[in-house]
Amino acid sequence: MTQPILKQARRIVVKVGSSLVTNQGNGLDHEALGCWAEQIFRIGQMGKEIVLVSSGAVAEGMQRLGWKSRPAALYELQAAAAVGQMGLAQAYATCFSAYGLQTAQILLTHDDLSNRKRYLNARSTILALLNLGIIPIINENDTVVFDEIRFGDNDNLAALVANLIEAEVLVILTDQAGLYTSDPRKNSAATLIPETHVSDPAIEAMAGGAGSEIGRGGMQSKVMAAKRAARSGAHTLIASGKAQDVLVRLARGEAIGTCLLADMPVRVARKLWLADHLQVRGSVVLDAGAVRALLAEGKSLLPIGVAEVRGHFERGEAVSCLDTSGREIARGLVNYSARETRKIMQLPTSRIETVLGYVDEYELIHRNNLVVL
Ligand SMILES: Nc1ncnc2c1ncn2[C@@H]1O[C@H](COP(=O)(O)OP(=O)(O)O)[C@@H](O)[C@H]1O
Ligand SMILES: N[C@@H](CCC(=O)OP(=O)(O)O)C(=O)O
Repeated sequence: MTQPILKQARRIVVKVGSSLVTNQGNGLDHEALGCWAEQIFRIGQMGKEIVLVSSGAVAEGMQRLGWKSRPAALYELQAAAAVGQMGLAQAYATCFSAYGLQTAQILLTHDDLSNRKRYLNARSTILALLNLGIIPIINENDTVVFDEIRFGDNDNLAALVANLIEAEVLVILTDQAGLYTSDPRKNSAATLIPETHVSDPAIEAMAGGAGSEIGRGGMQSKVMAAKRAARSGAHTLIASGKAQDVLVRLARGEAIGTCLLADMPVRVARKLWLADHLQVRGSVVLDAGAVRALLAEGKSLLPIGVAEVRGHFERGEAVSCLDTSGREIARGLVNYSARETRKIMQLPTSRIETVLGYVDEYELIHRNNLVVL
């Protein structure tokens, strides 16, 4: 019996692949986009927060430019993506507005998520949009990336977005019913895997490359994306985007497609990820109240609890939190630079704007970005 992971999840990332958003490569399949908008609206009504990662810019751009075959030159592909992204954003805005939902366009590169400052900015923007009830629609920023800084495929991008916002589930919709024991286009005896763990060594061998002209990564990139998503504790569901009401049925707990389970829950995985990735740049000494708030109450660190700032750090970098005896009690990603922190320390959050002229965040270190040692 497979687990109803989407039913239990509150925050999810849904990825729809090239093979689904385009009409056999001829522009966008507006009817399909409308179906996802309707389903996302319905699962939103069930209390879930949804971020959509959608491909389709190149296909729509080619249609708008009247190009019959995919160009080989990178600059032409980028030009097509730039033209097509307009249509993709427009099409989603129209489809979602039928349900009273607003959409926002977010274009990301790999660099944006490996740079701590931009990572925090991307995270804050997406979380702010979710709080406002807006559907963020994400694609790769094809204009500024090539070769080594490309995500390469949107499966990978969607997994990084799941890490970024601590989604509990990544849903990858594609043109197959899920992960099969081998590529079903090539082997008619292949059977569907209903559920396994991402750490199952057999799954990589089962997954092959893209089976169509339009898709790029194939099942291989979906399995890799599931492994990446699992690093922050997100489970992955791979299912057919063509199955009737697929998202709604998954959200009701129906077992459809393939479920690739992460080995640890979001909260634990996030802490491990943070502990692994933190290279400490400076430190803040906390007063007794802040030490208690972090250790005993699991709260975020507010500027008011900081007694002293040591060293130099920028927004998004890692700092040590010390108690008054100099013992390190926690580490986390800081929302303000050392210079800014010196100005706002010992002040209530209501004073941040008056002192700095802006508010990046009310917490100095949010508890989700903090590891207590
Ligand atoms: N083990 C497998 N199970 C299912 N599909 C597979 C497998 N191995 C390779 N594939 C191929 O992966 C394709 C889906 O990937 P892709 O074309 O990149 O889709 P998308 O555009 O949705 O990302 C399928 O059409 C299928 O031919
Ligand atoms: N960013 C590009 C392509 C991304 C892409 O093809 O990814 P995938 O859907 O994983 O095959 C686009 O919007 O056309």
